[in-house]
Amino acid sequence: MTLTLPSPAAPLNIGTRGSPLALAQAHETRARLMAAFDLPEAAFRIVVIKTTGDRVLDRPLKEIGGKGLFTKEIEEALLDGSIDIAVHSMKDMPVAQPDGLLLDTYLPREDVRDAFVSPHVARLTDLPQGAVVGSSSLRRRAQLAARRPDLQLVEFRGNVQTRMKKLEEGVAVATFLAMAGLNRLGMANVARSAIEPEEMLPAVAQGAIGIERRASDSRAATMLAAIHDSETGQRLAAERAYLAALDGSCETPIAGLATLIGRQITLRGEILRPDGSETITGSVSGPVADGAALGTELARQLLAQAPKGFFDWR
Ligand SMILES: NCc1[nH]cc(CCC(=O)O)c1CC(=O)O
Repeated sequence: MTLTLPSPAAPLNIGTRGSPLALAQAHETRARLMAAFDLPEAAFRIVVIKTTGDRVLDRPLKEIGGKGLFTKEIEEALLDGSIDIAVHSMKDMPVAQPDGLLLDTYLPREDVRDAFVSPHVARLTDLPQGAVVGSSSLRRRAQLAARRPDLQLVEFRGNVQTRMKKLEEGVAVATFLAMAGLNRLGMANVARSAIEPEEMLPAVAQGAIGIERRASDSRAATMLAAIHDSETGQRLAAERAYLAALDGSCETPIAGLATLIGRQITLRGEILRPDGSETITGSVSGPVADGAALGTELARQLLAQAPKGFFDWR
């Protein structure tokens, strides 16, 4: 079915970061909008915006600090009208948006699992004693330290190509990436194996693309409503309420994943000390409509189990 737009108008400006993954996500969004409204490519303009997170490549993300490292400049462009919608990896998004902006449109979620990447070793469980592994993700580092205290962790940043080169140079024997990113880049072959959530619970919102808009823009609202995936929306409502109640971001060791079976939602969560010395896990289930409340409830349960000082690293 083809939908009709409220009025013919200027091209819709789609804001995105310039990384290969961000561009692939912007192109996917454009393709879905073109199909939903039977529009030509010329009805859209992809506008690349450089963020602080893209600019500073020589330091671990947590050191640069602050929420919205990859979003601030893009949200400013939305607010000043230089773009109309912005495409984001939801994993990188703060739980609240600035006044005047809405982030309530989600594309169908990709694979939520982490990928195990190594030229030498097939699976996480096959890593030899004391192996050096690279990751800049606080969550992955904490989870690895908890499960495999023998491993040596080194910082690893940069795009997929940079990381593969580091592995070839022997800086580390393995690293980790999101399966979703590899799939979207057509690089699924880079993954030696997928790590099941039971082995390593993914980041909140991993694999989900979200699209942000001005609350006052009715054309954007109409267009985005046509490509929204409600199941992804329900899962993210639970996961992001959990994250919000933990007062966390992707820069803290927090994992969480919601799954749907019929009208029932199950949310699993894990919080860790950054050195992996302590792990607290839990899960809650209930009707899909209660997703956000379940997220808050799971956060409350985990926080109640956290010994004094658990969050002192913040
Ligand atoms: N923090 C970086 C980031 N943000 C989203 C993805 C991958 C795509 C996704 O999870 O949707 C990645 C890279 C990675 O973890 O491999």
